[in-house]
Amino acid sequence: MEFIHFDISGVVEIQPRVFGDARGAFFESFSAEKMAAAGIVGNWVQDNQSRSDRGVVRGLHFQQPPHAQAKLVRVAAGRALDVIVDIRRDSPTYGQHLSVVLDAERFNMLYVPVGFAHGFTALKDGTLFLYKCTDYYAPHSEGGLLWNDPALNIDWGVSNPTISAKDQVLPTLANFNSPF
Ligand SMILES: Cc1cn([C@H]2C[C@H](O)[C@@H](COP(=O)(O)OP(=O)(O)O[C@H]3O[C@H](C)C(=O)[C@H](O)[C@H]3O)O2)c(=O)[nH]c1=O
Repeated sequence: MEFIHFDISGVVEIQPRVFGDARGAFFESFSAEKMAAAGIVGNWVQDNQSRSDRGVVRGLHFQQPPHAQAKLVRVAAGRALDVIVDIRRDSPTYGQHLSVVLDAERFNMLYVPVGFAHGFTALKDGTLFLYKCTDYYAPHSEGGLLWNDPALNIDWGVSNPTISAKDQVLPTLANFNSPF
C-alpha cells in the first residue's frame, strides 16, 4: 500500500498494491495493520454502500459529536469525484476543500478523518460508492454544508447535478457553526 498525504492534515489517499493476472485483479481493500502505519486508525463499526448514476451529487455531510464518523471511502464500480471540506475550527485549512478522483479501475481509496464534511459526484452511471465508518448512523446528529456555496468554491465536475431535497437546503459556511 502507498499513502499520499496532503496540505490538509490528516487526510490520506491510499493506493493499494494491485495483483493483476489473466483472470483480472486482486487487492486488499482494508488492512488495519497496514493502514495504522499511515495513521489511519479507527473503530470501524459500519459499512455503507450507495449506487449513483452519472451527475448525482451526494453531500456535503457529516455527523456531529458524539457520533462523528471518520470514513474510509472507495469506488467498487464506476468513478467518483470525492470532495471533503475541512471544518475543524482550529485548523489552518478551515473551509478549504480537497477533491480526489476515486476510480474502480485504480482501486484507490481515501481516508476522511473526523472534522470534515464529505460528498462526491458520480462521474459514471452505476457508480458503487463504499465506505467504512467509525460510528453508527445517527440521523439526529446529521449536519451538512451547501454543496454549491460560493465561499467553498468547489468544482463538482457537473453543471446541473441530481441532488436530494435535503441537500439543497443545507447551510452555507457563513451560516454554519462547526461542532469540531
Ligand atoms: C447515511 C445513512 C443513511 N441511511 C438511510 C437514511 C435515508 O433514508 C437513506 C438515504 O440517506 P441519505 O440521503 O442521507 O444518503 P446519502 O446522501 O448518500 O448520505 C451519505 O452521503 C455522504 C456522501 C456521506 O458521506 C454520508 O456518509 C452520508 O450522509 O438511507 C441509513 O439507514 N444509514 C446511513 O448510515
